[in-house]
Amino acid sequence: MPSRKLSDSLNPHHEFLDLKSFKELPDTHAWTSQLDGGDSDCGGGNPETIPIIDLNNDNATELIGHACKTWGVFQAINHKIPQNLLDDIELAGKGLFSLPMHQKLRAARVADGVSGYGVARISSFFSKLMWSEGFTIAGSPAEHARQLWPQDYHKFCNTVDEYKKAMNKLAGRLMWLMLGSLGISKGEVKWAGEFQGGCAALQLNSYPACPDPERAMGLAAHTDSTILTILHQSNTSGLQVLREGGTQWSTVPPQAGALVIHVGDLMHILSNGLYPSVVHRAVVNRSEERLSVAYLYGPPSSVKISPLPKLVDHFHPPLYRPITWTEYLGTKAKHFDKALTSVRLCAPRNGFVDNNDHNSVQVG
Ligand SMILES: C=C1C[C@]23C[C@H]1CC[C@H]2[C@@]12CCC[C@@](C)(C(=O)O1)[C@H]2[C@@H]3C(=O)O
Ligand SMILES: O=C(O)CCC(=O)C(=O)O
Ligand SMILES: [Fe+2]
Repeated sequence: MPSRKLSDSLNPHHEFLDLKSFKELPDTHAWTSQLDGGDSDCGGGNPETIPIIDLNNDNATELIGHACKTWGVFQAINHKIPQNLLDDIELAGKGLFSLPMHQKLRAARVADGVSGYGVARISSFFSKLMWSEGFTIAGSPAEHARQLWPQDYHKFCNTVDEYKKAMNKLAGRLMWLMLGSLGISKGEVKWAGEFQGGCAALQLNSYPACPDPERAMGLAAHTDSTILTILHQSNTSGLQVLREGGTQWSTVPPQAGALVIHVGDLMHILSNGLYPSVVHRAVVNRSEERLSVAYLYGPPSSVKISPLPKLVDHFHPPLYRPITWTEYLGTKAKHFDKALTSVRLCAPRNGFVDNNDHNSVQVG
């Protein structure tokens, strides 16, 4: 089939995507604990749990501030996203990933592209492949959807558009809540006006059941290059986070209707290092396929992100230079877990609390 040949030559890993066809873990997907970095599991003792925050709570701002500072992640409830929209996007993802491989490859992401079907973008930084497949939507999903479902692509597009619209509103609200918890109001942010609607990418992830889950990796440890990420996970656990400064992975248990909110690298920069961007990964299991949908929220391309002036003074010099989202995504694509360090202005000193030094103990 010509389309298969074309996409294979553009992405040499596509031949490994048909994970359901493997009865045993192939060597190409067998990770060792050294590769992965950190303790492999939190075991049964998950001593502290990721905060669950009711957005209707009168103290939501303070609770969010505390969660962002100590974890860089929390679960949000009462977020006003209708359950049927969460169900619809999950079904849309399931439908997509259950298509035959040759059909999915028609919508394959090209080498330097952002949108489309394929292996995790960060795969190139690892010698082993991940036990997952992904579909990224930046901008309109129409072209790829038409390649996947030539007859009937409208339904998928409508669901994606509706989901993105609802998520955009929630993401804006969460961003101002996070900044509010740092004592920053809209009036104090010079780019506030440009943020009528932020920019975003939608990432659908599928983690098929795996014959040898202990040696496989669904999605390797990383931070998101966003202001914040809103993650919907299906009712199967797999998401794990590293607590700020910690070495043990904590599982984020799926909770019906709750959305997982990650602090991203750009929020870390805005907060001048006060909020860590959370290191997270996805593990897989033997019996169930898992699906997740990440709404990756960032600023419009013209906005330069830098530590907020109110958080900078003689004793707290700016830790990062100004950078646009586009520029940062390029830096991340090149330097991966060293991206934040590469835009850093001051080297951390002894005794200096840096809420992102944990990045350096990660993946590498
Ligand atoms: C807007 C974004 C953010 C991207 C790149 C681009 C589109 C796809 C996003 C992800 C999604 C999966 C994890 C990640 C690490 C990846 O490999 O692709 C993310 C990455 C980032 O946060 O850097
Ligand atoms: O599948 C998950 O739970 C994590 C997905 C993720 O981290 C991402 O898409 O950036
Ligand atoms: Fe992520």
